[in-house]
Amino acid sequence: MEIIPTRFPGLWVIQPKVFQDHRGFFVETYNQRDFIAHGIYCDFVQDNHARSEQVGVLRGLHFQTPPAAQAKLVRVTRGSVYDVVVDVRKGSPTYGQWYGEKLSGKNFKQMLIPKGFAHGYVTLEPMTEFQYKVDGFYAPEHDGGLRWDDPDIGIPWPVDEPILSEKDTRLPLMKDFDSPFVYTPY
Ligand SMILES: Cc1cn([C@H]2C[C@H](O)[C@@H](COP(=O)(O)OP(=O)(O)O[C@H]3O[C@@H](C)C(=O)[C@@H](O)[C@H]3O)O2)c(=O)[nH]c1=O
Repeated sequence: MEIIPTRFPGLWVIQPKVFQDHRGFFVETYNQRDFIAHGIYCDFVQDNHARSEQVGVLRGLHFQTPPAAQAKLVRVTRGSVYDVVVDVRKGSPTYGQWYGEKLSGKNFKQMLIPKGFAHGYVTLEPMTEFQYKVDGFYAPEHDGGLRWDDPDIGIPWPVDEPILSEKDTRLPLMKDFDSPFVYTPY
């Protein structure tokens, strides 16, 4: 698998090697040894799977606050999404900036999102299946997030009127948010 750095410290794009044959394909979706070779240490404790039935379902921008912060290894196993993260680590050279990638069941691409990033995605196809590993347990009392359409972040989502959860319509804007995350250089 290729583990590709981004200009955001701690954020990686993963491109697994896909073995195709007459039966279908085989792919390693996570390999701890390859991660450690790149200095990436994650102790994943929970796997999540979300199906979004319609095009234009937008989930985000989410994080869990310390001490329940989570790193996430995200991928799509069917359909496709535009996946976006926003760096909310105080003192980070890329604080407040966003990064996006198309993830799909066809391109097998993944993102390794470190603690201190808000994360969200919008579906580009019906019946999209989104699967991810996290290195911290679900802790709803530490639920946090930012508004998907915050003008100060300025994410060019490919939909104008997404389908949102009620919770996601009430998230704060970056300007009203005092981040509890602090950047520690890698
Ligand atoms: C995230 C999560 C939710 N749930 C439950 C709570 C709720 O009743 C139901 C749906 O939860 P949500 O509306 O928060 O699901 P969703 O909007 O899909 O939340 C997810 O969005 C993406 C963008 C992320 O980055 C994830 O970390 C997570 O925040 O599932 C768990 O039991 N465990 C979990 O780990």
